[in-house]
Amino acid sequence: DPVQDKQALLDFINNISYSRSLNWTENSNICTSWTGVTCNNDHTRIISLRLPGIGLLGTIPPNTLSRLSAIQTLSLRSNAINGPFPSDFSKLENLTQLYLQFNEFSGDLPAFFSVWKNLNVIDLSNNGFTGSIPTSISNLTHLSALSLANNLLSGEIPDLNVPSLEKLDLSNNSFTGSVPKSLQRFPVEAFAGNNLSSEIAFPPALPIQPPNAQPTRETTKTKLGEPAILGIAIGGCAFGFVVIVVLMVICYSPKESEDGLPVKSPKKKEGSLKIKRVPESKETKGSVVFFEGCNLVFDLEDLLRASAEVLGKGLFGTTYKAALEDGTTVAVKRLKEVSVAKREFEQQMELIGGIRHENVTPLRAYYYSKDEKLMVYDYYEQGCVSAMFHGNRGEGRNPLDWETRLAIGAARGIAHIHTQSGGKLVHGNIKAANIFLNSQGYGCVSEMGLATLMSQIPQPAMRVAGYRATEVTDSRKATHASDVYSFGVLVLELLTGKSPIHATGGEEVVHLVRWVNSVVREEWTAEVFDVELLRYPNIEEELVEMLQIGMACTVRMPEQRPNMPDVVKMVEDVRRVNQPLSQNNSEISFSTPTPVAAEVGHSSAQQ
Ligand SMILES: Nc1ncnc2c1ncn2[C@@H]1O[C@H](COP(=O)(O)OP(=O)(O)OP(=O)(O)O)[C@@H](O)[C@H]1O
Repeated sequence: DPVQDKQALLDFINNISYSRSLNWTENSNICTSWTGVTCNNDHTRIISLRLPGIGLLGTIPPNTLSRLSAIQTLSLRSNAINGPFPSDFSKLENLTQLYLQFNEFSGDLPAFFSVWKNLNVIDLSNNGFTGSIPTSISNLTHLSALSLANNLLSGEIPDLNVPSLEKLDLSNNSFTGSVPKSLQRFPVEAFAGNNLSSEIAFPPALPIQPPNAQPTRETTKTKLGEPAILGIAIGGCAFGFVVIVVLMVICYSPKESEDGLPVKSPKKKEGSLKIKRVPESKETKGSVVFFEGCNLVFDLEDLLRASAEVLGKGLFGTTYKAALEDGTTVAVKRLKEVSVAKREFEQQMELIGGIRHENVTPLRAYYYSKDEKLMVYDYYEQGCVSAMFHGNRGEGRNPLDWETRLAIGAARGIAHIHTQSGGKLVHGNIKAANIFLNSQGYGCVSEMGLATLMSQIPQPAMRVAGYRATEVTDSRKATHASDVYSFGVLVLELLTGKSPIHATGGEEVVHLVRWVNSVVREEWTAEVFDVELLRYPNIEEELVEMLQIGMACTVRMPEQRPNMPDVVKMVEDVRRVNQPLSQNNSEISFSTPTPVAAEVGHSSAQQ
């Protein structure tokens, strides 16, 4: 451990208040376990500290962070730090990136910029800095991005001759005079919202926008409605009296040319997120809320800068894969049609986010504003079980092992969910697309408890509708018993290799549960199994046991279905009894009907 750096951080954190819990304990290893801290390769110094959005409040205690003399990246974004710019930061001579935006700093900008010879990115936007821009910024020969937007800066903009500068944002201050020649290569938006003279010789091709022109909410809505746009809209967070609060709307549109991106990311990639800022009112104000145990360090700015990819659209919204700049990838679900009030939404998020179980996908953070509701999950590289299902076939796999572990995990996860909120929490949307595999290959259920937040839920696609118990006519009224039914359908899907509702060659629509029951009733049980599974020896008993579980869970009468803890025991027993599995690939034959029809006859009769 870098002992002195560790002490500097402890002195810092013990002398400032903060609201989000941090795992910084004296006995733990600072380089491997402290949130937001990165050390150099030999763990002798801290080179990066990132504490965005952890609710830091007050002034930075002097002689604390300034002792981290090897630090290169310092991010204290989106907190509520106030007071003047810390003068002792002049000792941080190795700084390359400084992010202090969305705080409540006030007073003059430091005059000592020249000490940071390697400084590449400065973002001091959205604070309350006053005074003028120090000319020492001109000495920063590596500077590529500078944002001082949304402050109270005034005076003339100095002729900053910094050829390396690629991104500049000085908008929404009180600068006067004209834009100096050296900066006229930047778009007009970089200077919008100031009192600058209008005789600026911007290249004629640039769209001239009147100062203070901000997109209206109507504009935003129209844009989001356009088919070309794939976007996440995120409201900005800010604290304190400096009323420079933004709602950030991220849009991706290849045709769009406006870009509110303040700094960093000088190179635009296809598919990267673009940010639009619109003034935020009390109503639209929102902030990212993180849950305990979240070791991810990101804030809105990170999300906004992330390159995003649409993973798919579901009943409750669209899910994006967002690659953050620090290499972390998260899945961001943008909810639509949320009808409940903020308080109720937050309560449900707190309930869901508080669940920590190895078979339940953890909700890492959420965001609520009037216009946008987002949920942030870990990203599963392998995709959901539904996507994996076909990829997992063929030679060389352990027959049924995959299916069984998946089912055991999913059952345990659902059973755990059913114990939450005094036994009132229901998953409500069990299906293969909402199940992932955890690191041990066991099922992990995701996206619980969303239906109750929605004003209306569109009819599920036919394929998905087959998971829904017949007694559930409104998805918002799902029950423990209907979760059991959906789980049963999942089991049948795994065993048969068929979708819950599918069309046959003759385009006849087949309901999986009914089909399985009819085949079993006709004593052709072997016919239901996926031919892929039938290639393996010695698993028929296990297959049949699993089939019985699937059928028991999907009986028509909800009160006759087993409860989830019982289902867990049943699925676990299948594996226990039949261990170990043979890896032999010889053919097996079900030439005669198995006794399963008699054993499960009771269930099938009800379908
Ligand atoms: N955390 C995640 N990691 C990786 N892929 C994910 C993650 N969350 C969702 N996906 C995938 O993104 C796609 C879209 O997911 P989404 O949840 O929006 O829709 P859905 O699951 O099909 O429907 P619903 O809204 O009813 O849950 C699905 O293929 C899903 O498996």
